Amino acid sequence: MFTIKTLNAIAEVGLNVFKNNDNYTIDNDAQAPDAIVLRSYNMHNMELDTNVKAVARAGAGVNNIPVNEYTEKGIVVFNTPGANANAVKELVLTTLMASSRNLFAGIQWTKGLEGKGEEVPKLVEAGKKQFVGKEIKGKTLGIIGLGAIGARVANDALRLDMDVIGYDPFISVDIAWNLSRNVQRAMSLEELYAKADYITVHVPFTKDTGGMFNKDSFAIMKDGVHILNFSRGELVNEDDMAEALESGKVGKYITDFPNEKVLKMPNCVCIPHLGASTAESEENCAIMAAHQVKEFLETGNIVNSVNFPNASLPYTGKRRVAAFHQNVKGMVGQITAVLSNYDLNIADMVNRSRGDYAYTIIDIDNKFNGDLTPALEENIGKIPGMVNVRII
Ligand SMILES: NC(=O)c1ccc[n+]([C@@H]2O[C@H](COP(=O)([O-])OP(=O)(O)OC[C@H]3O[C@@H](n4cnc5c(N)ncnc54)[C@H](O)[C@@H]3O)[C@@H](O)[C@H]2O)c1
Ligand SMILES: O=C(O)[C@H](O)COP(=O)(O)O
Repeated sequence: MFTIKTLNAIAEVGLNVFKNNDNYTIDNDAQAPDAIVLRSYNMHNMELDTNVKAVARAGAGVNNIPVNEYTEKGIVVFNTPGANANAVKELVLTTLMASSRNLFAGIQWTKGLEGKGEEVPKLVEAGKKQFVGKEIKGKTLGIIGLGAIGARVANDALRLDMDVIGYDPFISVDIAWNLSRNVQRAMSLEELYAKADYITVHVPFTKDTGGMFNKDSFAIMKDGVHILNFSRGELVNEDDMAEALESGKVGKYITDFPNEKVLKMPNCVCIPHLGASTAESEENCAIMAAHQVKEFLETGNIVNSVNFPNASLPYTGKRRVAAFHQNVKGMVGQITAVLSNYDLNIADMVNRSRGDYAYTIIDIDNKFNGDLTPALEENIGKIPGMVNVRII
């Protein structure tokens, strides 16, 4: 039996992966669940029971999860790459066009005419000149981060007759294959900043990207540039942004991450973190997260982890060792030595590393009684450098 705890509302269709299976209970009050599924809930400073084996983020960003701490404890962290990318792309393009046409300010102003009676049509015609906008056709869109979201935005912005320049020094081969060859490649952020009329950012929040929008980067940008931030608020130095908006250096700031300071900024379009909030995206993320957790709990196979190496062996029902350990020499040999001490033969195995850690799955040929499990877990667990081990 496995217990799943959720920390945010997770789409029912995803929860049904567990609810329709007798081996699972969903208990949001559980103190010692086997796995946790969440969206943006902040897990920093949350005490986790040692029984927790997996944490699945139904979404992309994992900065709400203390990933490094969990790695050291041997807790696998998943996310759901690309599952909400279309939803974000649609909102980026919607707000890019809407803000370029001053639509949000115009709608708000018009609403303020309520009560003016028959004067309204005349006031509308007289007032509309203050909201004259700009067309995006022929303008340059700079995209920082050409991952699941950025690449989709790039391809569709070209279809809207924009020129597109992208910057991503770590672009994946899969994405590169799917990116239109009409997307220009910026060799540096400075090049992108200097050329773009609109900039949209689609990178994770890390120590390298935090505060990347600041007075120095604004200084290189075109006057009146529009900046769209559907990634994380922390990418922007807010004091510098407030100043750049006041002076008109930045024409508009469209953000999915408002706070008190941001709400006070002029020419700022504040959205209540709606990027991934569509029924389709919530379902995609929930289904993907649930399947990844189920696969890991039942077979030890790892797909789409952000901290463990991905590693899978077709599950044949044979007894299996799933061991997470330091990436040092001799680990596999020591695990197999324990198995031979118990006269157990290996049927299949896989070993994958990622940075300082590695993950080994070994299928055991012999049938054995469950009584052997504690001894195997204890003896493999004692190997120096072993983080945790499960006999499945
Ligand atoms: N607003 C929302 O609701 C919402 C929804 C989904 C994702 N997000 C945010 O958007 C981010 C991106 O999501 P995604 O699904 O496209 O992720 P992704 O992992 O598919 O893409 C991220 C891209 O950024 C690139 N990158 C990393 N560091 C970079 C750097 N320093 N400079 C340039 N490129 C860099 C990577 O190479 C990768 O291609 C997430 O990390 C999350 O913070 C927000
Ligand atoms: O990183 C993400 O996937 C987004 O920020 C979506 O967050 P949400 O699931 O809380 O809407």
